[in-house]
Amino acid sequence: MLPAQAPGCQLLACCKAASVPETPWTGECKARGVFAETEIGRGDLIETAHCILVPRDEYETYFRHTVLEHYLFRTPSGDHLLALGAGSLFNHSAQPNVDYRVDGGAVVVRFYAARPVAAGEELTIFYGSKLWFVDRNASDSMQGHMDCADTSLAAVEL
Ligand SMILES: C[S@@+](CC[C@H](N)C(=O)[O-])C[C@H]1O[C@@H](n2cnc3c(N)ncnc32)[C@H](O)[C@@H]1O
Repeated sequence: MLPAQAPGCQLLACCKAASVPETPWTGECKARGVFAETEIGRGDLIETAHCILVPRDEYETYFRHTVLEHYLFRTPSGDHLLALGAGSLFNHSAQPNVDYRVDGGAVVVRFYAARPVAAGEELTIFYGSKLWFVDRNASDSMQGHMDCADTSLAAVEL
């Protein structure tokens, strides 16, 4: 039988079905989120998400016109990364408790706790100031259009 996790790897978070309503204005069939399984210290590495590299030309021709646009992280070189596993399931908050770094060379996105997090808390990242959905955590969010170049995770460059 395979071990649940690799030796030396501490599991801090897992993705699970979140108790949030569906978001019909985005066409999501199931609204999921990432939640802390345990207390997490500020600066702790929560997740290293391995990714599929989407070259710039494929992004421009295909991906940016699809729902995957909302799941892509832009690299400094203009390529994009599609995070696998929990890396694609962090929801947005204007007061996020998770910071992230896109590493195009290693083809990973690393997620770090921006502050101490309690067990059970939802782990959120900041998508940017222009949102294409109504932020369920805020009343003053802006709504953009899906085909606007800076309304996606891809617009976030840290
Ligand atoms: C990267 S996905 C996050 C995972 C997504 N909840 C899922 O289950 O696939 C981005 C999408 O999640 C939804 N989302 C993320 N943060 C949200 C928020 N604060 N309020 C409402 N919907 C949110 C939006 O539909 C957005 O297009």
